[in-house]
Amino acid sequence: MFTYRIPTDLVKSLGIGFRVIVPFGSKKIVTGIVGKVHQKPPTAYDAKQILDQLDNEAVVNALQIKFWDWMASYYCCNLGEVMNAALPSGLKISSESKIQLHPHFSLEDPGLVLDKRELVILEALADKDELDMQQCADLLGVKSVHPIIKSLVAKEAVLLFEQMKEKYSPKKEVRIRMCARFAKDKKELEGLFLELKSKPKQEQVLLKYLQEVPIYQRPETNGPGMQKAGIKEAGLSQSSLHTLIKNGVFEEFQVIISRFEEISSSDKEPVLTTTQQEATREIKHHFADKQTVLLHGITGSGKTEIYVSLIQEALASGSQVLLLLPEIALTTHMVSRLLGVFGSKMGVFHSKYSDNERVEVWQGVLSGKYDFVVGVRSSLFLPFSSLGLIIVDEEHENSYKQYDPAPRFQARDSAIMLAWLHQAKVLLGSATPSFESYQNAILGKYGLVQVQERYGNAELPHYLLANINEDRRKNLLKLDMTRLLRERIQEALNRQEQVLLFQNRRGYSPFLSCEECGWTPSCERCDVSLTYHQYSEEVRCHYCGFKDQPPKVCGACGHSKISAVGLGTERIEETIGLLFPEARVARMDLDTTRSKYGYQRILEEFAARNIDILVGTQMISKGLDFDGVTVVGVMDADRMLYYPDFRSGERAFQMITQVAGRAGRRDKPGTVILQTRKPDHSIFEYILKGDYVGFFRTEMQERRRFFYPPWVKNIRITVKHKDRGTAEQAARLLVELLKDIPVKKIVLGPEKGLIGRIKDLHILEILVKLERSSQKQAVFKQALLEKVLEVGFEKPFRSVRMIIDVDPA
Ligand SMILES: Nc1ncnc2c1ncn2[C@@H]1O[C@H](COP(=O)(O)OP(=O)(O)OP(=O)(O)O)[C@@H](O)[C@H]1O
Ligand SMILES: [Zn+2]
Repeated sequence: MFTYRIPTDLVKSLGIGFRVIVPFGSKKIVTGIVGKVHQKPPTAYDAKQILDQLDNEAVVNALQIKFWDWMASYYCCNLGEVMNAALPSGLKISSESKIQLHPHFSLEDPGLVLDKRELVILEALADKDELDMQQCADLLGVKSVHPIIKSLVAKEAVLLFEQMKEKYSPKKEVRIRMCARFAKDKKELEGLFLELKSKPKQEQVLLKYLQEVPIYQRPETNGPGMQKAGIKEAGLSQSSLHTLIKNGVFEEFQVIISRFEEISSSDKEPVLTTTQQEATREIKHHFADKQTVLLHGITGSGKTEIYVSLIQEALASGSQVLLLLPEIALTTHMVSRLLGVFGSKMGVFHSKYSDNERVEVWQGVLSGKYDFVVGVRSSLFLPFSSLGLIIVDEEHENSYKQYDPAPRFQARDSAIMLAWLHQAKVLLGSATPSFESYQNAILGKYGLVQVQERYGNAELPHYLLANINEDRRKNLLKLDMTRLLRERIQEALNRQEQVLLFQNRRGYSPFLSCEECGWTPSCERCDVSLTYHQYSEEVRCHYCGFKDQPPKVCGACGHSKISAVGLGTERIEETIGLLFPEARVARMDLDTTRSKYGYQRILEEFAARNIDILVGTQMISKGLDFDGVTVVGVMDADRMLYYPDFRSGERAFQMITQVAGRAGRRDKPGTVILQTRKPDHSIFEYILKGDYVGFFRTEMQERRRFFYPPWVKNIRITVKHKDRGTAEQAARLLVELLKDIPVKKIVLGPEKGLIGRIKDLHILEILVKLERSSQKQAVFKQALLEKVLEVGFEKPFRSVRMIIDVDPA
């Protein structure tokens, strides 16, 4: 947060939430938001002047600023970082900005008044496509171009963007309308009909047009006309249409349409089952005296329908609604179901959207076009003014936590804060709630509503354990598949049902290893072994993106037999091809879904039954709802259990239950085969019985004993430096300073991070455990920030990075 002087000419017009352009550093200009107007000059520096104001109204409302403030202080970051995450860059002008012509812009627009300099820019844009700030300055021979750019933006003549991917490429639609000669004169039109008597195909086109566009009753409808494709869709002759266009009856034109298709809501009102009705009633009952309710509904219980009815009710009462979904769930059937009900009233805020698409949703919320938004965690930052309900679906998902960059916020927790600011309600939904939320429910902080029944009498799948070691001993293991799993897959294929195979590791195999000495190729910049990707014939570092050709000989002993060890999705896909040559196999992981619609395409193919077996990472564990899946195989259930993290049990339970929940969602029962080397592990008892509560209780006892969340609050401080010794010294100094803070706590570390080095930076971690009192936490965080600064001031530690992560995932 920085203080600037308000120039006298802006004193009257400027207010909180307005965007301003300010100098920053020696040469840069950036966009800022007015957070506070006060009289206190800063002591550490001379306040510079605000250069200009960008809007005549606030783009950010007071509630948003309060929310940002809370986020900055809770997650120990600065307000600027929150603002950067919150504002789409299309709303910011900085020295890095570029401009392009606004797609709606036309020089012929009679209402447009342009000055000379503006014209220069627009003409340059007509043949250059884009200009950066420096180019604009050169063209005009002036130093500061922002007033001109600002005016052009205000006149909707240009658009701002920062990176190529954000450049706005408008979606166009071809339409037709009747030429004025016929549209304005009934006589001419009657004449036309007579003429077309002998040309029935053309006549049909004309009739279709008049049916769609009733120009007799409402002449104004001819302006927008109809979609050209509508003629073809009606089964009418394209060539007749073209003849009519050639003969001057119709004209063709293009319009820019919103990139969010105008989907009209079908009138599919949810008809809740008795169980769902009961759950809805209970939720509302709890809302009477609790802000937050946890809906614990098993997989396939129809949580979506419950959401729909609550959303409708909230919207009807005039408030705004936000539904948060984990990243990947945004393209599933759930969104299409919601679009079916809410149509174009609903905004979708996708993380793969370009910045300009985000601006469109932002503006839609401001203008009241979207009272209801479905979106990923960053949709919390949209300019809502009167939220009544926030729903967090799959609330246990750890992708709700942002790792990098700051603000490192947990969207579920932040949603609860946002709702509190709006005096809104929060519904958390999950089949496998996070322990945090479940504990809050048990303690009575949240209302708790359970749905234990699948929709439509579908049953929960049946689990079977397949013992990998035993099969190996008996020589029954084929290419990492137990006999049980192979048989069940074969049976499903015979019945023409579908199979999901889950392995939470992409690539071909985790690593290559020398058969002689055990050497494995590792990343030069990170302390991790490289993952082998067979398809692209390379080894890759999943931490820094480093790629290389697979080594031909061992880097240690020179031996030339190097083999792939372990299982990745790519290798499983290959195995399936060998074992079930007749089956149609596809793979869904980060590597096959990088493109914007990659994920959706695979799901569509799967839904259309063009895929028999889908192999995938956790991407296949969420929200998928297909009738054909009767067998789910978990290739290596142990892998998740032995991850060195106190949450590994909770995660494994969630992941297995969720992926299992994709099976048997209709009339055909489902089977889940868990391949394991440790069939006696206690977690399987709970999973097999679907006993979430039992598992929760045992795990929570353990966590209490070892002071783990949710009994305590964790803050992790990561210290990074390219020199290991420097990182260590800085971390040790910080630990000493932290011990002085007069708040009860446990400080652990510094310890080498789980991965000791990433991108040439050595990583040390300090873990602080605090009591759950929010007041004490606030005191500690304040002091922590000061101590971090203190360490950073020490000369040898100037270039040490210290990253604070509150409630790390
Ligand atoms: N009242 C209802 N009327 C018609 N169909 C319903 C109803 N309730 C649920 N369904 C259908 O049952 C299926 C499961 O519902 P849904 O996907 O909402 O479950 P869920 O609780 O979100 O499950 P999961 O946690 O596994 O994602 C969907 O195909 C849904 O359309
Ligand atoms: Zn690396």
